[in-house]
Amino acid sequence: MMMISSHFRRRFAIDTFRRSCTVCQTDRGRLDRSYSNQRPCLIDTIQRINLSLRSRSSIHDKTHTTSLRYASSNTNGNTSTKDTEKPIKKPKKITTLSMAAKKRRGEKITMVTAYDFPSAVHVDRAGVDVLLVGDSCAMVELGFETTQPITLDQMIHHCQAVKRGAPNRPLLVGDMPFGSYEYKDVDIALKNAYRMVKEGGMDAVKFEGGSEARANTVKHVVEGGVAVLGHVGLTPQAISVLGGFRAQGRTAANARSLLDDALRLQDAGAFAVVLECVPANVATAITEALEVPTIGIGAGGGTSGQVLVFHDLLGMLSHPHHEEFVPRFCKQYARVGMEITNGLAQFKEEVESGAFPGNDYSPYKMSKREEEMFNELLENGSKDEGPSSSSLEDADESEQLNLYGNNKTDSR
Ligand SMILES: Nc1nc(=O)c2c([nH]1)NC[C@@H]1CN(c3ccc(C(=O)N[C@@H](CCC(=O)O)C(=O)O)cc3)CN21
Ligand SMILES: CC(C)C(=O)C(=O)O
Repeated sequence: MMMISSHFRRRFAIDTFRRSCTVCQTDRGRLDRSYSNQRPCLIDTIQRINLSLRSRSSIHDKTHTTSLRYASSNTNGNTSTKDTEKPIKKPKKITTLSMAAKKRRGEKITMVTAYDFPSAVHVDRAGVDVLLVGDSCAMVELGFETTQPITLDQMIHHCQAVKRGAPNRPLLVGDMPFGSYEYKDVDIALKNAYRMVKEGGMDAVKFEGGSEARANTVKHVVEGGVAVLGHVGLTPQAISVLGGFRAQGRTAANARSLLDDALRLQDAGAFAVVLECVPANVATAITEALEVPTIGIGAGGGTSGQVLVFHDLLGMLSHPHHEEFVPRFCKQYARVGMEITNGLAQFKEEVESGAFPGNDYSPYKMSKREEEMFNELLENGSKDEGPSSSSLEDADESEQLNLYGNNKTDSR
């Protein structure tokens, strides 16, 4: 057990290095050779990697690891020889200021809601500007019927995973959950916002609503040093007041009051405002009236940017439980749910038929000699002397070498 877990840790170190250094051909080459020959021993390889890592400057360590994501997204995966010679610069962090600049330049802002490590890695790699850890997590990830039940602790747990997946480039915004910021005592909101930043690793927080009281809270939190994203229109946390997930601002008076809400949030210091489920003309008018950017969801094309939920835009929610929650404004850019269903069905079928794992996926072999000795042991019972300690070590090492490698080319 100990051996396996330390093996996994070591393997993880290699894996990270391999991923982070696809630009650095020399070291990658060394690793590839050691894999294809299955010699020299893995530990030797790791020691060489550690030495080589230690001898690099911290700038290399930081820039190299993080920039690779961007090497792939910004250059369509083509790393030229030139790229291999100098470390690529650390990707530039998206900030509240760069978002404002985008609006001024007429460039659209992209935002995706995601809740965990692997999705955050994907969103980061795609070069999306803002990653929202939305409280829609309650519905999409945890299976609740509304966003209301999720707690601050649960939100922070998801924020931490997202932060690990996208630590550098996208602006990370954490949704303040229902019940964590609505009180007259605005210090409660500020304290909870600090938790999202300190514990969750978020760059900013999002509050729903644009009343005077809410704007007062936003002002207090911004003064406390936490950037705030506003959110008006359909504010799902208020579902029991709104009577359902319904579009907002569909009468002239309601649309006017949405504009007032958005202006209030801007005056309170919000760096941008989400407009959810409002008619396109209303969203356009609000966007033109505000200096700060607007991010639309179900609000037409006139906003400064667009946000969709990761699972929605990738068509991951073909599961019947989710289907009832997929709103009409959602375009599906992939059919991941179908792929998941098909993959699982095939796995089940192949296990039941015996086709999996077969020879191809049973990679761990004994040498002929060990096999013969083992068969003898089986025949003679267990009273014989076991193998010598040196042959045990050999076996351990060869097991480690075989666990991931064999002679297969690593396709990652
Ligand atoms: N998966 C998911 N995606 C989301 O975008 C999302 C969530 N969950 N959960 C939190 C909120 C809730 N959202 C929703 C949920 C449902 C509708 C919806 O059913 N809208 C109706 C409009 C009803 C009307 O006419 O007013 C629709 O038909 O699209 C809209 C937004 C957006 N958010
Ligand atoms: C839909 C977006 C704006 C959101 O609030 C969420 O994902 O929770």
